Amino acid sequence: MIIAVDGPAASGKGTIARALARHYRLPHLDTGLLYRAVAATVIDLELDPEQEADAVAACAFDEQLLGDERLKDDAIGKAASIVSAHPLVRSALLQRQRRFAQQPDGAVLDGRDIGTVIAPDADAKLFVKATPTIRAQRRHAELRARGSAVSLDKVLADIRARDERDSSRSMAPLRMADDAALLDTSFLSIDAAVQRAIALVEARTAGRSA
Ligand SMILES: Nc1ncnc2c1ncn2[C@@H]1O[C@H](COP(=O)(O)OP(=O)(O)OP(=O)(O)O)[C@@H](O)[C@H]1O
Ligand SMILES: Nc1ccn([C@@H]2O[C@H](COP(=O)(O)O)[C@@H](O)[C@H]2O)c(=O)n1
Repeated sequence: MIIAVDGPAASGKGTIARALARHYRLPHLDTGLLYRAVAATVIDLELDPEQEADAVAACAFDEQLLGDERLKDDAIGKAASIVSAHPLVRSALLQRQRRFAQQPDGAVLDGRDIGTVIAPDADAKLFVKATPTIRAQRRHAELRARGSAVSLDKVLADIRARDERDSSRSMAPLRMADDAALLDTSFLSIDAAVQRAIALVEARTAGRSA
């Protein structure tokens, strides 16, 4: 079974995707980490994330980076959103994500274009959303817990800018697939959101063989 989980920054899609992977005993890929690894490599090599050729060169990143806590930094998230808008960067990362999705038992992938581009035939697709203010509050709490002194206003402004960039790029913009189920987590606890996600997957896959 392939489960696609998409949505904007800090909507809770990663939390839900990890819980679904545990529940269905499937491998999980956070595809945002790939773009974050490209962004971190661009920064480390003192290249320019706005330049497509620079970003493409960074697609051959060191695999060990994927486990680096530094990838969670907001500055890396912002640079990831810049490099991910380059069509050649998306093409360079495409097959890796499709191969992950096509494992024998299936997989759970979360990102921005899983249901629309990476796995358009996924068995279940969720589009996770929450209001910008609630997403900013969640991300702010997370960053503060990691020692950052960033203000809530700055986090909210960054989230709005990232939404705009991710939704308006020419290739694979952030959008809900026509056949995705919408899950608004704004007023749901993590547990309630996960239970709702499982119910939506069950409803989508009822009657199908595994
Ligand atoms: N329903 C919820 N209620 C409260 N907090 C939540 C909820 N879902 C997720 N969170 C918290 O919000 C933060 C962002 O969640 P998460 O990392 O899952 O979002 P994301 O959409 O995957 O973000 P990103 O796009 O940046 O990877 C985390 O600190 C997480 O614990
Ligand atoms: N499938 C995806 C996943 C991510 N991106 C871009 O990467 C940025 C960081 O992603 P996070 O999920 O870790 O926040 C994000 O803002 C997107 O620009 C993408 O384009 N496609």
